[in-house]
Amino acid sequence: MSRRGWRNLDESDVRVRPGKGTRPRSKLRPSHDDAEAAMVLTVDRGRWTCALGGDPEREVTAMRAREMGRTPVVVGDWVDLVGDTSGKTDTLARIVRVTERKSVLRRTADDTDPFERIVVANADQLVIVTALADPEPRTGFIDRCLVAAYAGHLEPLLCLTKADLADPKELLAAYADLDLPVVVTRHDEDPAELRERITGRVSAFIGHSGVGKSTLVNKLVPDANRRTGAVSGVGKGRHVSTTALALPLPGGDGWVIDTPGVRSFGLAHITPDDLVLAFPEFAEAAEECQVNCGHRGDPEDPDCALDHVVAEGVAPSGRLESLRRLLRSRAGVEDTPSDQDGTGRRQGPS
Ligand SMILES: Nc1nc2c(ncn2[C@@H]2O[C@H](COP(=O)(O)OP(=O)(O)OP(=O)(O)O)[C@@H](O)[C@H]2O)c(=O)[nH]1
Ligand SMILES: [Zn+2]
Repeated sequence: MSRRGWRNLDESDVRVRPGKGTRPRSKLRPSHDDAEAAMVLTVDRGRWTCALGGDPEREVTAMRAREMGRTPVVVGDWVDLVGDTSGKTDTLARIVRVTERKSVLRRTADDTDPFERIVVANADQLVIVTALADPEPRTGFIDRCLVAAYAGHLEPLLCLTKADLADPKELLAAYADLDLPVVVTRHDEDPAELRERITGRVSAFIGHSGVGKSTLVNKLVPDANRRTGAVSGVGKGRHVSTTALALPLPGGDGWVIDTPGVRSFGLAHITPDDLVLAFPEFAEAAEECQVNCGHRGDPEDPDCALDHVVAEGVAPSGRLESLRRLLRSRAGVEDTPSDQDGTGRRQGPS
């Protein structure tokens, strides 16, 4: 990743202001040695629901400590909590720190919010849920998910649903050169392979409305519906917030993070070099390119050194073509309005 890239991963570098008034002058900030680590499960109107020690049975509601200012705290973040961490009704702990993130999934700015934001932190993988039919698969959406995953340091996993309606062969051909793990599911079969791939890991699930994401999540997390209601505090109604929601897998063996509100990804901050780094066989050659090479080859970047890698037989041409298709999807237009409609006007969970 480029110089800019890694720095961007962490939006939480709080500027420490000297304490005013009654705060101790000897320290800029209290050290909170007694703080307890917790994972953020969901966020709703200034309240963060956290799992103490990552234990889904020990839920605590917290607010952001004043000293944190407006430091972003997102689902999947590991935070330090102080104050009342009993988790009893009407108690509130305070978040005093956010641990450095190992991965980030960003969404773009939208009409109501002009800033690009991180929606999920620390997910190990991004499960891109796409139906093989009804609705028709869109490679443009998959490609943009892949770019977001590679650049944000999540491993992508393509999950093709509704295999009872169409054959995955054609779609798989488009991704054959990416070394992309794929699972194929259908509602009348147990998603055993998917379950195996998400066990022990934190997996963010993304997909257009109607692709069968909730059907899957309900199979993987048997009490997903109950948790959805409980966490958002709307009783048996659906989770109304636009934030992601972390659901524990049975036995505490991993997490599914459902991302209901993500319409499109923030790719604007990603440089071509960020993406090339996710393709190790091309990373070295990219350093021989001109500083602002977009690595797209002819005609845009005719002197791109990535072509040498293929010419020398180090990597197959299909691999470079796949990388270049992703580079174009990064550089290309944002999702069109009709595409956005398909991705999720719905604000509920899945
Ligand atoms: N034929 C077929 N239909 C499926 C399959 N999985 C889900 N469906 C149907 O597809 C529709 C959408 O499924 P959901 O699980 O609600 O999809 P979702 O992606 O969560 O969509 P939203 O709830 O709109 O976000 C439902 O009518 C399901 O019954 C499948 O494997 N095969
Ligand atoms: Zn190049």
